[in-house]
Amino acid sequence: MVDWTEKYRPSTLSEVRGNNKARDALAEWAKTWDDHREAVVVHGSPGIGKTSAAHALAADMGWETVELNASDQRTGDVIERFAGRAAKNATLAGSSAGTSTRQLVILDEADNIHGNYDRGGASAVTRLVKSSSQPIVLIANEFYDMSRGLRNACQEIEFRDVSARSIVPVLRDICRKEGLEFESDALDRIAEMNSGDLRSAVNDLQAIAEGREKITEEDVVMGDRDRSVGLFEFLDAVLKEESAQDALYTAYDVDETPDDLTKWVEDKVSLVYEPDELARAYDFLANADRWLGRVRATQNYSYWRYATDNLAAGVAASRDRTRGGWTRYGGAPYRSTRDKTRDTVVRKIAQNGGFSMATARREALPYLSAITHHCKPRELTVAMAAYYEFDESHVSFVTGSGETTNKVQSIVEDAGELREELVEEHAAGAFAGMEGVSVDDDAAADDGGDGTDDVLDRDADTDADESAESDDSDAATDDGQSGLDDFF
Ligand SMILES: Nc1ncnc2c1ncn2[C@@H]1O[C@H](COP(=O)(O)OP(=O)(O)OP(=O)(O)O)[C@@H](O)[C@H]1O
Repeated sequence: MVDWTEKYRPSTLSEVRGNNKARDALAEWAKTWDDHREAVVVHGSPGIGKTSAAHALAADMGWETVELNASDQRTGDVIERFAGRAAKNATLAGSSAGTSTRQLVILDEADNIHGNYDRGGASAVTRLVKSSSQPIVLIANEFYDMSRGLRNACQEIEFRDVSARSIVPVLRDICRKEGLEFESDALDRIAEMNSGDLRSAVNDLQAIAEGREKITEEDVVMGDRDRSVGLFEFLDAVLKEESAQDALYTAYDVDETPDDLTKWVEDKVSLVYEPDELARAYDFLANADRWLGRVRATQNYSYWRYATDNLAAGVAASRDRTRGGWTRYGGAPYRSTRDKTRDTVVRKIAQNGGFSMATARREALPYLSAITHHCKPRELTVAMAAYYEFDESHVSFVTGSGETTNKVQSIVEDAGELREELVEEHAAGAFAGMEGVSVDDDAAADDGGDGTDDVLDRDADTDADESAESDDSDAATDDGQSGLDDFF
C-alpha cells in the first residue's frame, strides 16, 4: 500500500490548494530572489502543505533542493558544513550544465532548531540565512517560537488552515484517480472532521477506502466512540480482524499513547503476519516512529495523529487477509529507561493531581509538556516540579530538555525549597498565604497570590476569600496562570 499523502503530494505550486495568496507570495519571492536575496519563512499548522509548497516551488523554478531535516543533528558545525556544501553543489551543477542553477535550501522545524541540540545551532542558522548565496525556505509551525534575530532576517509568509471547502476537491481528485466511487456527503464529512488539516483528511480517506470500491457517508460516520478498549482487543483488531479504518478507530479507544501502541504492535506483529505482510507493516511502524520522534523534538502533540494513522491503519492495511482464532501475545514489550521514566511521571501526576492514569497519560502530561517546554517559564516549571514531586529525570522528560542540565538541576533544587516552604506554611495553618509563583520572569519577586494556591491544593475552597483578594492585586499574572488553574 502506497501512502496517498506521498502519492498525491502536489508537484507544482498550482496543485497546492486553499492558500492562494500565500502560494502567490511564495512564487513572487522566488522570482525576485536575485533582487532581494532574503530567506523566507513559511509558517502555519501541520499538514497544510508548507513542505509540499517548498518542493513544488523548486520544481516550478527548475531549482534543485537540499533539505536539512529536524532529525539531522542541527549543531552549529553541521549547519555551517551544510551551507558550504549547498553553495558548492549549486556552483558545480551550474557549471556542468553551462548555466547557473539555483539550489533551494529547505530547513524544516525552524521554530525548534535548538530542540535537543547545541546552542550554536540557532545562531548558525541565522548566519546562514543572512549570508547564503542560495535561496532558503524555513518551515515552522510557530513563527514566534523562532528567535527574533531569525525572524527579522526573513520574509514571512503565513499558510492558513485549509478549510473544509478547499479539502473536498482534493479528496474528489484522489477518488477519481484511484477509480473509487463516492457519495459527495462522504467527502464532505471527511473534510469537516479534519477541517484545517489536509494531510489527515487524505489519511482518513485512504483508511476508509481500504477494501472498498465505493465510500458512503455511513462508512465515514464513526459509530459508537464512547468505549474503552484493552490492549489485546486492540492487537486483534489491527493484526487480525478489522479494516484499516476500524483499526484506526479502535486505536483511538485504547487508553495508551501512540508511543506504547507502536511498541506493542512492533513486538507482536511477527506472531501473526507472514513475511510479505511483515515487510509492509514495518514500513508503517518506521513512519509511526518518525512522527513520534517529531513529537519528542517539538512537543507538538498534533503529530500523534499521524503516528496512530501509521501504526493502526497502516499496519492493518499491510496484511493480505483477516484471521480468526486466538493468539498468545505474551507479556508487555521491552521497556526502555525512557519508558520507565514516563511511567513514573504519569503515576506521580495521577497521584498528586488526582487524575486517573489514563487522563494523566493522555491529557495532563502533554499539557504540562507544552506549558513548560524547555523549562520555560522557569517559575511555572519549578511549581510543577514541586507539586508533582518530580526529580531531575522527570523534569527533563516532561520539558523535553534532553540530558539533565544545570538548568534542570537548579529547578529541582528550587522546587525542593518551595515544597519545604509550603509544608511549613501548611503546618502553620497559613497555606493560603504562600509566596506567589509567577509566570512572568520579571514579576518573580512579586508576592501575588496568583492562583498557585489552586495549583498546589485542589480543594482550595476554604481559601477562596484570600485568593480573590490577592488575585485582584496581580491581575496580569493571574491571566497568565489561569489556564493552569482551570487545568488543575
Ligand atoms: N494545500 C495542500 N494542497 C494539496 N495537498 C496538500 C496540501 N496540504 C497538505 N497536502 C497533502 O498533505 C501532505 C502533507 O503536506 P505537507 O507535508 O506539505 O504539510 P506541512 O504543512 O509541511 O506539514 P508539516 O508541518 O507537518 O510538515 C501532502 O503530501 C499532500 O498530500
